[in-house]
Amino acid sequence: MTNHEKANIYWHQGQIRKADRERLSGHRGAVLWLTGLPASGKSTVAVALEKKLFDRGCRTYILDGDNIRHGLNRDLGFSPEDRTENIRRIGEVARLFCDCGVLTMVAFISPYQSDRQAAREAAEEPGTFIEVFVDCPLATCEQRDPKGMYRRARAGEIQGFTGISAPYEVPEKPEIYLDTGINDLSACVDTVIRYLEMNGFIPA
Ligand SMILES: Nc1ncnc2c1ncn2[C@@H]1O[C@H](COP(=O)(O)OS(=O)(=O)O)[C@@H](OP(=O)(O)O)[C@H]1O
Ligand SMILES: Nc1ncnc2c1ncn2[C@@H]1O[C@H](COP(=O)(O)OP(=O)(O)O)[C@@H](O)[C@H]1O
Repeated sequence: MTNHEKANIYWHQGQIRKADRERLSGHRGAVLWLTGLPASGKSTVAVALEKKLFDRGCRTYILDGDNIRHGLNRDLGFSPEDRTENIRRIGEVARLFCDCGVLTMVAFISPYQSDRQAAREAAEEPGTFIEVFVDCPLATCEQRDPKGMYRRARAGEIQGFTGISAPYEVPEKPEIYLDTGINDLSACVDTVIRYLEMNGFIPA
């Protein structure tokens, strides 16, 4: 007997499955998990990627840390425990979107390898969790600083800021590697599109 059965919680199976929804959409569902330092380019890549996929007729959605922390995760801060819970919840939400057959872009720092691994394991179907390491040297991120967060972190106004006073664990084997310090935005987006085409997520 599983723990859920012991707690009298059961699973209800619907008649429509992920594959049925994907047939309707004409492409597969996936979680594109963009991880990287603040200002590495996660949101910028996600937005440009979504536009390109949407213009090709794909069903898409972006789950962005900044936005989700205004609602679903408004109760969470930036302690290691809160970041873990942040990623756990969003891993579950991403799994649901993926099950809908949607190409789901997740743009969270997600600094801990174990949290990203848990999100990968939450994605039901093997291969549908695509880790995208949005890499960029810290010095370049700091120079970009679109929200002025690094400046405030250096001034001691923000404690435990990722890259300055909190860790970022680099992905060991991401499915996709983007170097936004060297490659421009359209090259980064094309790299992801090519991956999706070559792995049968979207028609070539
Ligand atoms: N202490 C601290 N550390 C890191 N980031 C901070 C912090 N405080 C606020 N912010 C702002 O919150 C954005 C990151 O939220 P995430 O949900 O992606 O973070 S995490 O995955 O839980 O680590 C992040 O946005 P991005 O720059 O888009 O990554 C910051 O603007
Ligand atoms: N190749 C690139 N990809 C993504 N962003 C880039 C790139 N080159 C420069 N940038 C700039 O870097 C900044 C990244 O900010 P943002 O997307 O908010 O990062 P994050 O979501 O990781 O915090 C933006 O000002 C963007 O215009």
